[in-house]
Amino acid sequence: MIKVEGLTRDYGNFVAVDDISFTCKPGTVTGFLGPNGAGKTTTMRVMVGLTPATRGEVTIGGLHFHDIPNPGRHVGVLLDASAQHAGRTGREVLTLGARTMGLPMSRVEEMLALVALDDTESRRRVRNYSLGMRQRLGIAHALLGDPSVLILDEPANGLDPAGIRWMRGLLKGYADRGGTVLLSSHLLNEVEQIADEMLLIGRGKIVARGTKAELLAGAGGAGTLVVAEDNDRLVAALDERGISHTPVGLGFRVDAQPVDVGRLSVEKSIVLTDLRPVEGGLEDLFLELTSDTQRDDLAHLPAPTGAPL
Ligand SMILES: Nc1ncnc2c1ncn2[C@@H]1O[C@H](COP(=O)(O)OP(=O)(O)OP(=O)(O)O)[C@@H](O)[C@H]1O
Repeated sequence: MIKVEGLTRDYGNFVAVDDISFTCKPGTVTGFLGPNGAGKTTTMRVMVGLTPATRGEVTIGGLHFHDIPNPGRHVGVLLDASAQHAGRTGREVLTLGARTMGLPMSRVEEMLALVALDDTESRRRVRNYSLGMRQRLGIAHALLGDPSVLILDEPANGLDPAGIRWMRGLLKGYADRGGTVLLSSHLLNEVEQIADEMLLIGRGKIVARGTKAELLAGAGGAGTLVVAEDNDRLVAALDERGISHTPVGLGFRVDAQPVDVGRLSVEKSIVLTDLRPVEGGLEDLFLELTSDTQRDDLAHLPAPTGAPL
């Protein structure tokens, strides 16, 4: 169990992480989501004792990270896959890790096989690894000591689509066996498929949390698309209930949950020919909740000035 309580990290006048609290439970994958610079890495660095907290604390299994004996046997950490010694081979990195943790050398072979780094690749220096290979080595290193908690910062970074799917399966299986996983990403679709719980962070603050369903429900959903056999009667019924609606395609986008629109149509005996939630709800919600921290506004991008080729 990871417990974060009132965690704040200031850099001078700048508050990188602002009074956040959450727990990550055994048997679950928690997705830590937020745009660039939201405070995810800073939070994870504090968790593993690399950055001191300004206020608040983090405990893992009831202990501060630096009080955990032989921490690699309990907490697997991957913060920066490129932070390994570039002159060592992947095999050497894992061998040193295994020696430090007092593990049998067979563990190195097991981990290399798990992350699909073959014999030739494992004997190559890390400086010659692709980003995806570094990420695989980082995951192998995090899992080396068979820990019960995993803290992974953007582990899917650099993995190809098959690699991302492989990692999802790996982490899901790990959590199903009772492990605790905290996994950061700035990409919603990377985590929404495996995260049991999601934490959305923007400008150092947690702006939303819960399961995918809870997040959507908490935001009132993204609305409903509905088409009736007789749209005029549907409009009259919606107006009577004070439910706002805008024309879309053959029907309307309605500011209510599908179940409520369905109930209304049954009450008023209005035949519906289409009823569905507005798609892309979670993505919209994510962008909306973190909108003041987004950097990308293409509207002001000037047209290219170079002569057309
Ligand atoms: N040592 C530091 N000194 C000053 N500011 C820092 C320091 N470390 C982090 N920050 C700032 O804190 C904020 C949060 O950074 P952090 O790396 O935690 O974001 P992040 O959510 O992990 O972003 P990304 O998705 O881009 O990795 C950023 O504005 C960053 O510039």
